[in-house]
Amino acid sequence: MFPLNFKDMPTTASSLFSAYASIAAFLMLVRSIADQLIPHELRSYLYSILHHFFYTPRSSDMTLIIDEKCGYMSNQVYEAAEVYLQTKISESNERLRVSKTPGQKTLSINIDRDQEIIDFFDGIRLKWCYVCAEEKNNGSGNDEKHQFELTFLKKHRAKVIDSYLPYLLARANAIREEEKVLKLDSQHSGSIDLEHPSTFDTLAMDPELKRMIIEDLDRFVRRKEFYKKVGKAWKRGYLLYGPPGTGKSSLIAAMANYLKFDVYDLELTSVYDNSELRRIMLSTSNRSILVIEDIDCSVDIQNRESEEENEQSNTRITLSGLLNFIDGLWSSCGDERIIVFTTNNKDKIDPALLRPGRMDVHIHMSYCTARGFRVLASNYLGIHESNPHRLCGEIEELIESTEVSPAEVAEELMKSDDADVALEGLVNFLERKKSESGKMKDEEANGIEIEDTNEDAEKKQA
Ligand SMILES: Nc1ncnc2c1ncn2[C@@H]1O[C@H](COP(=O)(O)OP(=O)(O)OP(=O)(O)O)[C@@H](O)[C@H]1O
Ligand SMILES: [Mg+2]
Repeated sequence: MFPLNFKDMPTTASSLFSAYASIAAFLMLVRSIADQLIPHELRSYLYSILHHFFYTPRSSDMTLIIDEKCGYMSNQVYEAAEVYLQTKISESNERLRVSKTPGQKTLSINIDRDQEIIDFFDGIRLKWCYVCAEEKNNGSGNDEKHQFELTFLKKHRAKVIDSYLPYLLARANAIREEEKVLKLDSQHSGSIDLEHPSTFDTLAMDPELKRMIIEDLDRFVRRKEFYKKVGKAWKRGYLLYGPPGTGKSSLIAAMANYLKFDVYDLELTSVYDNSELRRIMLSTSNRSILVIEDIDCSVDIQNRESEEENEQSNTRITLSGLLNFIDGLWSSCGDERIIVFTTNNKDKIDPALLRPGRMDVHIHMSYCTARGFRVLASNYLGIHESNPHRLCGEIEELIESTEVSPAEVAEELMKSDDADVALEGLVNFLERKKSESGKMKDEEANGIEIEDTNEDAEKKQA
């Protein structure tokens, strides 16, 4: 655009052209005189100023760059844009990326690199572009860097940042809720969809205990404001303990399915050092359950001296390092986080983990009880309490006096579709088991302990 003032000039095409020609001729004359009279350095300096003044396009647009990652953490604006823009794809987009994971109900369709999407918000025109660039990483090879560029008129900057982006985040959340597929992540397999069918209905455990866990989860999710008010990170820790096959992993899946939270399965034994642990943990998202199974076997916590050494060299993860990280940075940089530790042996785990305020809820998963058996009989054979099978009474008595896990009972029940055959098999199995072990049933009561420091704080607040 030529910024001279043509206001007073005649407006026919030929007069415009002749005006332009005479200005150009005049500029050329000025330039040749300047070439002769002005020293070279000063000349190029003056030209650069003139060039800047007359030829640099004065853009009225501005662009926001939305990177996929903020350091190690994912960028929520980027993730929201990915979800939101799927709903804005138009016929003008000629290259699209299509994917579908096994549990996903519908196809995911995203724009390919350098494709643009136009969106409108309150009369503002917004142009989105998806950009990929290769980036050198300090190890081997190149990483792909993904980002969205959002371009709009500069004058709308405040509105875009204060209203459009929050709207984008909220819309993306709503879309995700509609078609939520829970994710199961682990540091090796990446992210896979969680399709564990376990729910609180199919879990064989004491109904009272089940109710208490559901209430605890509900209360946790409801209390955003409360956590903020008392200055606590919005997280909750559960310790599940009990013998193998009693449903600890199934309970975690039931919790995830109930809350619609993603599950992040952290295998400590294969995490190389504290910095890798940090990277993995910071990449977990809000509304997720971080699971560390078999905590007693995962970290060598017996030798405190070596732990100190390790901490100094920072080469191996330590339980105290892990716990401090969970209490500190990890929980303060996210919301609605649940962490679950499991163990087969509560006595073997480090007292640091049991310290009050660390794991808020301790849940004992016990051997199968009569009530647990009723749930399993209903799940596997469709036998309901209102219409029990003739063998149910005998089985319940045997179960109450034998240490048998729900997993073992479930396995027997799966052996036949015919209830008579399956239940007779179960009776034989229980009798065999009882005579083999001769052990008494687990003395410890099936139970839940809630070490709720927040509860007290809440009472005080009230
Ligand atoms: N309480 C239960 N209710 C319903 N099914 C159960 C229960 N416990 C175990 N099962 C059945 O047994 C299988 C194994 O259970 P699960 O993996 O949950 O046990 P676990 O306590 O995590 O065992 P481990 O200590 O070996 O990890 C489950 O897939 C499920 O089918
Ligand atoms: Mg398990």
